[in-house]
Amino acid sequence: MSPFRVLVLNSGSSSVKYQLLDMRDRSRLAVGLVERIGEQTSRITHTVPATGETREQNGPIADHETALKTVAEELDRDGLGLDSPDLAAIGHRVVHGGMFFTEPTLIDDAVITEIERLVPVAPLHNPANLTGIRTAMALRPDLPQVAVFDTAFHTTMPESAARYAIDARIADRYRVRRYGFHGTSHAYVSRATAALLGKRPEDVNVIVLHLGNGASASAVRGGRCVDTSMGLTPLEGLVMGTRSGDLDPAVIFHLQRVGGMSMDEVDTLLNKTSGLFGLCGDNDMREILRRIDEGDEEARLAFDIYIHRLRKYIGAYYAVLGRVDAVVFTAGVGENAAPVRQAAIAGLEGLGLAVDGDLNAVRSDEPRLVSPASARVAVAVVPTDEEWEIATQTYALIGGEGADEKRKGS
Ligand SMILES: Nc1ncnc2c1ncn2[C@@H]1O[C@H](COP(=O)(O)OP(=O)(O)O)[C@@H](O)[C@H]1O
Ligand SMILES: CC(=O)OP(=O)(O)O
Ligand SMILES: [Mg+2]
Repeated sequence: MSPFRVLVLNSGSSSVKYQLLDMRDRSRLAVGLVERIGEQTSRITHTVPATGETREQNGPIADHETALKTVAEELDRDGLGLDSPDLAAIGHRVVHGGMFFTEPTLIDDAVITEIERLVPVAPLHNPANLTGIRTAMALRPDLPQVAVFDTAFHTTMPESAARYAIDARIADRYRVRRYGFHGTSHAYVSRATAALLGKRPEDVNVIVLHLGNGASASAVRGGRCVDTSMGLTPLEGLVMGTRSGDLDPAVIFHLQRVGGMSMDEVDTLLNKTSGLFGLCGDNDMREILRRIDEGDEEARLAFDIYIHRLRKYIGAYYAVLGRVDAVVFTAGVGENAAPVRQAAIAGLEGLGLAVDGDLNAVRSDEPRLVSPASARVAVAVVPTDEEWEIATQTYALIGGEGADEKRKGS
């Protein structure tokens, strides 16, 4: 039998999420997370869904290379090691693919060089993605390794949405334009939302709100992205865990000229110590909601700023799309934080949008509607599955058996 497993690596700046899938039935053989890489308190959590067994290991994991070796050891313990002849390919999430990569791509030296060239526009993400790729290639040099880009789904944006209103020659020379990110999630979730509505992706217009640590909104018309909130880098748009999202670019000049800050200091400020964290000292929405319950004013204001920005994007993308069939919430905050969904939609009955309190309070891993049956526009919660989507695209690229069947949500 030809090899039928795909390992997916989603390497972040301080974490690696991974899944091993059996592509014959798209079942998960192993799912895991390595957290706090580079700290003393690193942790790997490894789950085998078939048996429900979860193993946790605590202790320092110095870097991404060590993290991936630990992942390989964990897989080995279940007889699912990287040396298995059943492994068909390794799929990697790569955040920035620029204008160059519009499709999943087989990784070779030229692809690595191009991903490296894009590091300045994804400084938190592309270096980690590259380490994941290099380590996996060293462990299995014979195996196809595939890059699936966050930016790919957004390459359908019209120029009117993708361009900034700056001198066009300067923009072209330095490739300054809006690329957008989380595209694998926006693609998967918009398709799954169409399925939830019992329609074809071509027939629905959807606003997707991907609210995780990084957060972005997108407007998807008939299965194609027409606008998204992140830009040249994953800094633009919504308020995020540690990123500011939109601001007047003159804030940067002001902090340098008047505040005496260096370029690097401003970069760190806006990417790492702003957003919810900068506003109230916490970037975990669970903690913020808990503090609000205790009457904490600082947490309340951070929440209100987060929601205000989100509502502006819902309104903007409503106007971009003209007709909207669904507004859908996804990722850690979107899937789990009912108060965020409630506050984002409150008072929008005029747009045909409403949330049913009881439905919104339900906790579930399944795609579901949270709007009342009478609502003109559906409001939905659809858990994202970037790893599943990356595995599917990876397997299709290498021509895996039965790869074209079963595209979830289509
Ligand atoms: N039960 C919950 N209630 C509110 N927020 C939650 C809950 N569970 C997770 N989150 C939020 O989800 C965020 C992580 O989302 P996730 O999509 O995993 O992010 P990323 O992929 O960017 O690391 C956390 O920062 C946390 O605030
Ligand atoms: C692009 C981006 O922001 O990704 P993440 O949410 O994983 O940080
Ligand atoms: Mg994420």
